[in-house]
Amino acid sequence: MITTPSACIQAEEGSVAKAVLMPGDPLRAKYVAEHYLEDPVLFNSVRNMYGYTGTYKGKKISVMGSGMGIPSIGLYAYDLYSFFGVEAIIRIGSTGAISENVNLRDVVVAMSASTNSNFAVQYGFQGILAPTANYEMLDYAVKAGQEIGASMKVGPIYTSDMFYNADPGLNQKLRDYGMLCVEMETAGLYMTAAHLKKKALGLLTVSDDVFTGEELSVMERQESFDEMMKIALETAWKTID
Ligand SMILES: O=P(O)(O)O[C@H]1O[C@H](CO)[C@@H](O)[C@H]1O
Ligand SMILES: O=c1cc[nH]c(=O)[nH]1
Repeated sequence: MITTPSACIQAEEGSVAKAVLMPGDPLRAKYVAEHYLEDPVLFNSVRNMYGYTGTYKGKKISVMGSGMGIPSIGLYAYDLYSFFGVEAIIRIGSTGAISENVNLRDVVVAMSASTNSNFAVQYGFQGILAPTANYEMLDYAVKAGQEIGASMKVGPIYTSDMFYNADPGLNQKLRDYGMLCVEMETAGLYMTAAHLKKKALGLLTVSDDVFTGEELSVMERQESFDEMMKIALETAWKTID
């Protein structure tokens, strides 16, 4: 399946599964591999961007760090989709609450991801390309969340190039336009998937509230992260053969 050597992923042919879970943090990828997959095997360690493949309910699933921001996930997603036979990527990240209806610990399923990034300019698309989740995956995720009684919100999110944004009015503006939460990668993943005719979904655990500054403790993060993982694994399992 490898048709062009990737400078940033050095993996054996066939060592990456058709579905890949992607947290921003490569150490989180290691944690997921060791705690949620059976028989995980490391397939990439270039730049310490760990990637593992194991099994979940009998199917091969991979997990790999994406790094932070659209340039980083854009590169890794492009390589995985183009050179390693990957069909579907699920981002599993943390996010800051924007909407009044979104609470700490909620799992957000990102229906769309508006952005201040200029990433889409490369496609020469007139007007604004709407970065959107794969509907089949979104549907699987919602059903998986309902089955475990997860505290889950589904809707539009915002992907920002800046973690520290100098515009003090931005968060209110995002709230006014219905954004559930803010993070830094999903729009880049959705655009890359659209360009390459692949599938993608963003799942996010709400770790903080950008208005109040309230944030989860380490233990609380772990518990809500566990719900997101159950949803992600079921979704990946159903998405691939
Ligand atoms: O938890 P991850 O997946 O890294 O996601 C969020 O955390 C990072 C910022 O702290 C950004 O990458 C943001 O999108
Ligand atoms: O990008 C992010 C991620 C988590 N929390 C935030 O406020 N922003």
